[in-house]
Amino acid sequence: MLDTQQDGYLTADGRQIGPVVLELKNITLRFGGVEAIKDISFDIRTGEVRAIIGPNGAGKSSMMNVISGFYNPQEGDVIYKGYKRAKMAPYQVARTGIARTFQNIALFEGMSVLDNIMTGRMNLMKTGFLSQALWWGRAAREEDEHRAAVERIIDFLEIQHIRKTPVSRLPYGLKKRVELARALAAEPQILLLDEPMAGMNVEEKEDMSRFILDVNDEFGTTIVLIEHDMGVVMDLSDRVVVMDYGKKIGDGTPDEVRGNQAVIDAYLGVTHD
Ligand SMILES: Nc1ncnc2c1ncn2[C@@H]1O[C@H](COP(=O)(O)OP(=O)(O)OP(=O)(O)O)[C@@H](O)[C@H]1O
Repeated sequence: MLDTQQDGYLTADGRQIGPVVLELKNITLRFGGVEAIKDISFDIRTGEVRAIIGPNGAGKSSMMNVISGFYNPQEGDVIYKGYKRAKMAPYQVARTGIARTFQNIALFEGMSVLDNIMTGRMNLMKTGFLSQALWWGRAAREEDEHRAAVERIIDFLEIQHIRKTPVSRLPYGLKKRVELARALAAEPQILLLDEPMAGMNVEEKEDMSRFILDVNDEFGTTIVLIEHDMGVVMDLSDRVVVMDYGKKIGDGTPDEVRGNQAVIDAYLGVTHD
């Protein structure tokens, strides 16, 4: 078991995992009479790949939405970088360094790949419309910097050949990669990926897995992902939280979770009291 008090540790493959960056404390989220999340606590460490898994309707997306600020839980606290996070809108959360992708692709279909990725930098843009009009030089310089950053991401994710292509013309797997690129353009410290491989074939899944690990490695980005493909989850993740019917039923390394009887039961469909 991990000692959550220690500052960090080295993984078996030599990656440095840092201290806790985000902590969810006794989170309860209700939709009317439905308790989607029931008193769940867990933490996310700097630099790790943290998965949230569980059967359909377990509450995974709801939890992701709590982290991204889309939902405010009725009970519990989100502690980010040591401070309790106040209620805030998702765009404010994004400004604190948390970016996300969606379960269903949410790109601007009519716009080019390049322009879609550029929208990911909105939160980082300093010069607004007025200063662009009044102080063109500075705005132009800033625009150049944003374009250069976007080009680096395009190279990194190997999508140079489609940079001018409208998103609507891309196959599904590439759209998912463009979504990843747009989220990365925000230069997040924590990247939330909601089913990044859903609907992909084996080859596309392998590519996406490689890119996720490369992002984690190259930029030190902390990754939180929801994924149904167990092979992928166990390969990619440092630690896994398991949810079932809104409760946390497991939390640990892939090996620990694999051997957890409650987790095995949930996946085999054993009924609970
Ligand atoms: N906006 C909402 N309004 C009402 N109920 C909701 C809402 N969002 C989620 N729920 C309910 O909360 C529970 C958890 O849903 P959630 O989508 O978080 O699960 P999930 O684990 O992500 O499922 P899946 O794997 O199918 O995406 C479900 O019972 C769902 O019907």
